[in-house]
Amino acid sequence: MVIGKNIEKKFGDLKVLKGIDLNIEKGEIVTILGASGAGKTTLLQILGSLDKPSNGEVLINGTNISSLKGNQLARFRNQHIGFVFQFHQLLPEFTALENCMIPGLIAGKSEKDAGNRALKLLNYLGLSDRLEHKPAQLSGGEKQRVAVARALVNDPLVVFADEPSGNLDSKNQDELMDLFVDLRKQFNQTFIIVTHDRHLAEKADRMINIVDGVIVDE
Ligand SMILES: Nc1ncnc2c1ncn2[C@@H]1O[C@H](COP(=O)(O)OP(=O)(O)OP(=O)(O)O)[C@@H](O)[C@H]1O
Repeated sequence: MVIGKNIEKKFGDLKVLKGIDLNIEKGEIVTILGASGAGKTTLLQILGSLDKPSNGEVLINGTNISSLKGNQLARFRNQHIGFVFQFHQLLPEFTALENCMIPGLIAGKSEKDAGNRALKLLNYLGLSDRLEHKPAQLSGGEKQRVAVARALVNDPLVVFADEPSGNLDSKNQDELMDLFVDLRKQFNQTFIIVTHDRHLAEKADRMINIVDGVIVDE
């Protein structure tokens, strides 16, 4: 589902990624571990089309995303990739349901279809009594679950998550990781997750350990 070939990334003279090769299957949950500054976020952003590699390429379900540009890239990202960040990034003036619908509307779904899909996901994630709440009225764990529902609304090929539980207490951290495992089981959803936390990382099918821009073990 996600293939990285010899990915390198330089920022000026600083070589952050030094030739990363990986192959992630459909339905796999893969965690990327490593010390601060090892290059985890840089790798995730390149795999998720938010940044370009200096060398190498990324294929998602056979599409070489490194060669897509402008509107083509934006369309591919909107339709096929889901993102969950450390801070939920929900829009404060919209309700949970509206936040969740937005990527569906951008993808060209009707309000009815985007709403139905968002409702189904929010119900599945245990948020049926929070649909009309704005982000400020939700707990940290609830906000992250809305962000997960939003990431899934267009039925993406893969969801990328960068420290998704980094801002949560340990109970909510565990619950969020269990939710990813459950979504994989129910929908065969592929997840690639950056985390510092080995305990959470161990719930994945595979851990990729990055040291100084290279994969040292899997
Ligand atoms: N846009 C940029 N310009 C210059 N240097 C950058 C840029 N983005 C990242 N870096 C550098 O690249 C290195 C890797 O950063 P990255 O954010 O990928 O690490 P990380 O493993 O995710 O760290 P953390 O766990 O602290 O988030 C760091 O030294 C960082 O300062």
